[in-house]
Amino acid sequence: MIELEGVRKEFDGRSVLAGVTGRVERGEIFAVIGPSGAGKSTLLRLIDLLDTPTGGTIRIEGTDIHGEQARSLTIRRMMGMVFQKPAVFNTTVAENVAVGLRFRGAREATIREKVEEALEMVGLAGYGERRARTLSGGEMQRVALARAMVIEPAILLMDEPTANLDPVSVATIEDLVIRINRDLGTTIIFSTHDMYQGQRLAHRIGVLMNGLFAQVGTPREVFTLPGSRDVARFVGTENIVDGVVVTENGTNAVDAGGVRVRVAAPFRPGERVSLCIRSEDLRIAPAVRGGRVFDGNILPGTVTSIVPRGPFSRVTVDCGFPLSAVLAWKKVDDLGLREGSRVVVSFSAEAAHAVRQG
Ligand SMILES: Nc1ncnc2c1ncn2[C@@H]1O[C@H](COP(=O)(O)OP(=O)(O)OP(=O)(O)O)[C@@H](O)[C@H]1O
Repeated sequence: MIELEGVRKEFDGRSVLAGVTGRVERGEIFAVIGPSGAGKSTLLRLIDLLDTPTGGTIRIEGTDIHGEQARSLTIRRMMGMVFQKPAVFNTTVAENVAVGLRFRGAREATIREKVEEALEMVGLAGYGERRARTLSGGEMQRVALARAMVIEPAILLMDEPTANLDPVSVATIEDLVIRINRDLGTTIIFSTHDMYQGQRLAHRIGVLMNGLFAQVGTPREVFTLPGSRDVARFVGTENIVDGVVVTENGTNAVDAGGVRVRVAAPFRPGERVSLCIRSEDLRIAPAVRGGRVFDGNILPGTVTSIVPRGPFSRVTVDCGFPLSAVLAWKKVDDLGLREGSRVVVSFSAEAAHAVRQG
């Protein structure tokens, strides 16, 4: 468990974190969202011991991590960190991943085996001998993730891990985050500008504003019951940028294969679309007020994966048509969707732009 108590950080006398208090439970995925400059990176760097707080304490499993140096070193070994810019060394992929193990003095055979496992996990099996810097941004970020995970950290910290990536790479990293948490039980704290990413991945979200957590809660709480006007404004205004479309399955909704949801958006061939679907029949969250509903031609589309996550489920769709799409759920029972259910659809900023153009 990670406990933050009155954590403060000043730079040259200017307060960035003004007393952040909260806790992240073991095995939890916790998203830190907030406007640019709110101090998200600063907070993660303090937890990762890359910087020291001006005041307050951060405890991991009861130990003040900035307290005793010796203990901090042990604590440091519990953590892996992935940064916003995929930072890789100018060596092979395998050497990049091996760094933490070498630092720990692991044997060569162990290093080889673990590096291979880690590369397999991030979908880069066979990439070991490639020069890391020749990879794409998304691949480099997966190398960084493999490097963080190869030491089997109890806690994975990710600072805007998908900020510079294309939509397909974003989806890949998001799938990995969910799998790592589910399969390995790793506690994950990540920061993001993209509140829908918080909604898609996190068990709980902390909204960092004006140097404090303005609200900490489940995605459902933060999006449907914003704790203050500031939070409401924050979760309510960014949705247009993220291109949320709200629709409802209507008259032609149900067929033998499951519920069909009519969604109209100019998806591009091969584009990955993420749908955040409430498992229950809920009212539209305030977060989608700015969305637009389009009613257009209907073409079939195929859902390729469904990942239940808290009150939301993530459905990935490869869409081959530039027009409207019908998205059919094969495993509709998993989602508890039924006729008349509402869904919230979010997709890449590029597609959102196209939607806004009409
Ligand atoms: N080493 C530093 N020296 C001086 N000021 C800093 C330093 N690091 C961060 N800051 C300042 O602290 C504030 C918070 O920065 P931080 O990067 O933590 O915000 P953020 O929420 O992660 O922003 P973004 O979403 O834009 O990445 C900013 O005003 C930044 O300029």
